[in-house]
Amino acid sequence: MREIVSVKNVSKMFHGKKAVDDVSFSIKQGEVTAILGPNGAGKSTTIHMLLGLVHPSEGEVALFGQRPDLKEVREKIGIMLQEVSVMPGLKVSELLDLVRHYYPEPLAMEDLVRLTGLTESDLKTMAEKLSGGQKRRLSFALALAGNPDLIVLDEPTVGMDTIARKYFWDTIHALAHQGKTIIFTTHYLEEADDTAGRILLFKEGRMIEDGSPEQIKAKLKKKTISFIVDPSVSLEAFLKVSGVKHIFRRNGRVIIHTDDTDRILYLLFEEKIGARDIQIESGKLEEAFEQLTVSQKGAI
Ligand SMILES: Nc1ncnc2c1ncn2[C@@H]1O[C@H](COP(=O)(O)OP(=O)(O)OP(=O)(O)O)[C@@H](O)[C@H]1O
Repeated sequence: MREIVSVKNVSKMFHGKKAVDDVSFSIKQGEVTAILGPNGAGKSTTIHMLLGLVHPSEGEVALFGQRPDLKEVREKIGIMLQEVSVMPGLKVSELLDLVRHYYPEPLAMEDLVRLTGLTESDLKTMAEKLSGGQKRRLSFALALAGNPDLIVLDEPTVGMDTIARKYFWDTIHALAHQGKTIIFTTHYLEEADDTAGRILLFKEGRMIEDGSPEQIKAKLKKKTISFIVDPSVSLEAFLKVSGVKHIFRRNGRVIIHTDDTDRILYLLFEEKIGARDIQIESGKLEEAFEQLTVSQKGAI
């Protein structure tokens, strides 16, 4: 398959601080890729560089083998960014028509309406009067107006209600099925798990994982053991157990992520530390995400 996105050794400095640090990846036609990571990890900056909206301090970005800011490249991209700003004084239908006319081969208006779930009454509304969730829907329609080959979505479902969100992801699945290349960021891990074929996981400006949700989850398959113990008890011995990087305390419980819960149980009884209410759970995706992206700070 054709390479659509190429990011090579890209870094971005803001005021002497690295927001994105030596990131490289390549995305082929038809891939659906989620960029995940905690706040400030560098996801939006990477997306902005990918789109030619921010210039990298180092490294190179190419879309369709060309510079992202070229007109012929821009015509093939649909973008939905976090901030939705609409031109005042136009109805939704007028705005969509205007934007459609920028493109050589726009989507038909009825297709746009069907794909995005805009209603007849939305189309007649002045764009600036739409609610937050309706504006996101309009923003999605504007992204699709030019019938793009590459669709880039930065936290697209923020502000959408459950029904709008389902409609949105059904459309993304349909577009992916047509062979469109899709890149999105989200803080809802289940959206990435359900939709993406590939996850790029960012932490502190670096890309720390690149794989399918299954591959990423396989890395996350540590179990969690938690218990209540007197806060004065030393837990040093547990840090030596396989896979234990940190020991957390939350709501009076000690929480340990490990690939060897048997060993922790053994130590709990051998060390006679008086642990109560011991619980063992398989790693949840949320907790697992925390394991991969947590910084050294925050551990005991
Ligand atoms: N225009 C800017 N000027 C200065 N610093 C910036 C700018 N844009 C981003 N940053 C900084 O770069 C780092 C990465 O920010 P970025 O918005 O890329 O993170 P993110 O992963 O998208 O976060 P979020 O999940 O909160 O949207 C942060 O420390 C942020 O403060």
